[in-house]
Amino acid sequence: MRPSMFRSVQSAIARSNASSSARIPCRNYSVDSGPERKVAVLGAAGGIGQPLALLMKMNPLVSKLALYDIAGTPGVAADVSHINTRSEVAGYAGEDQLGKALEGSDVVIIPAGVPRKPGMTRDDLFNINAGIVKSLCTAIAKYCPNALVNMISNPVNSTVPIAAEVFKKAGTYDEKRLFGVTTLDVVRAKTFYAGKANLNVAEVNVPVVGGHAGITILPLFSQATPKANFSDEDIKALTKRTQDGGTEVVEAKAGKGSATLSMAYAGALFADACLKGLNGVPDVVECSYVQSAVTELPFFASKVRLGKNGVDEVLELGPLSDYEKENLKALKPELEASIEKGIKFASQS
Ligand SMILES: NC(=O)C1=CN([C@@H]2O[C@H](COP(=O)(O)OP(=O)(O)OC[C@H]3O[C@@H](n4cnc5c(N)ncnc54)[C@H](O)[C@@H]3O)[C@@H](O)[C@H]2O)C=CC1
Ligand SMILES: O=C([O-])CC(=O)C(=O)O
Repeated sequence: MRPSMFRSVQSAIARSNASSSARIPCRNYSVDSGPERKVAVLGAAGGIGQPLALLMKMNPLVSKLALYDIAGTPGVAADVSHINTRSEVAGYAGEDQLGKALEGSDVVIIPAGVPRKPGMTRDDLFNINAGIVKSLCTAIAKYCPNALVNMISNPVNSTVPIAAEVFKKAGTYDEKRLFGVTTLDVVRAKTFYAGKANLNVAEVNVPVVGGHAGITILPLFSQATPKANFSDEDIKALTKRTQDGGTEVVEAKAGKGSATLSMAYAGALFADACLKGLNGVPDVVECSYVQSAVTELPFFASKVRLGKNGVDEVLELGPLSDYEKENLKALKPELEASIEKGIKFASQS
């Protein structure tokens, strides 16, 4: 957990302990927690959805937490709702409850859809997940068109363009409000870099740009801080491990899905950043896959400054090493094809 997020969770817990030891019923966590904010999680009964629901319940910036899935959410919601933190929790199951789950949401997080099994690429999930994302985004356009959408469902390189097309068709598209969640790539890059350099991981920063699949994931270790003295071979190995991080987990889980716990952590970090931006906290910068003009591709992950309306500024890539320049060139055709595939699906179906 980032120190600031950890501090807010700690202070929520401290307030809760103080109130219970004094035996005074106290629900007033909103004093320094900011305005009312509703967060909806779609796919909340799944491998990512459940721990993400837990982490969002721990976040004092959230006042209402809506947990939606096709089934299983009443149980998850009842469980999580007993935690004595600020947010009120409600579970919604089945399509006829989707509207209620979404209404009034400030942030919608989407980890709905099937995960990979060993031997599959993220693109192999397209046929099932594209339809799921399309129907969920159609509902978002209807029930909470102003929400910030955090897309986790894979293949992110295509599901974000699908969402954009659905919102365009509905007349609600605002490029500032649509995000592909690539935070797990940053989390991994930081962990692997700090481990190799023997640095305190809490102090490490590594931007990761491009997309969220294989070679489209481009960690910029030349911009990593603090600086470490790595050979070209070390940088290549760190880059490859970051690009293959998802596959490493898929293989270790041996048929039982992909990253769920680290993804829930990453998703909670990114949603927290979105909420802070909405609440006017200055200088909230995270990498995310957004509509972009930093390259010739219409969607691209890079550092993004988050503000009261979502994306405040998409930051330039900054200086790249020769190795990163080569990798950037190599990733573009694959990323472009994934974007086109998403757009074509959304416009034809
Ligand atoms: N962006 C990223 O970095 C990452 C993305 N993922 C992706 O996240 C997705 C979810 O992964 P897991 O949670 O492990 O899968 P899971 O199968 O454990 O959970 C998915 C949940 O989605 C629900 N669902 C299916 N159709 C739905 C619909 N129409 N509406 C609402 N909910 C629906 C299922 O009932 C299930 O509870 C996968 O596509 C996976 O590839 C996973 C890890 C990292
Ligand atoms: O690898 C997968 O299928 C899930 C994912 O996106 C990740 O862990 O980065």
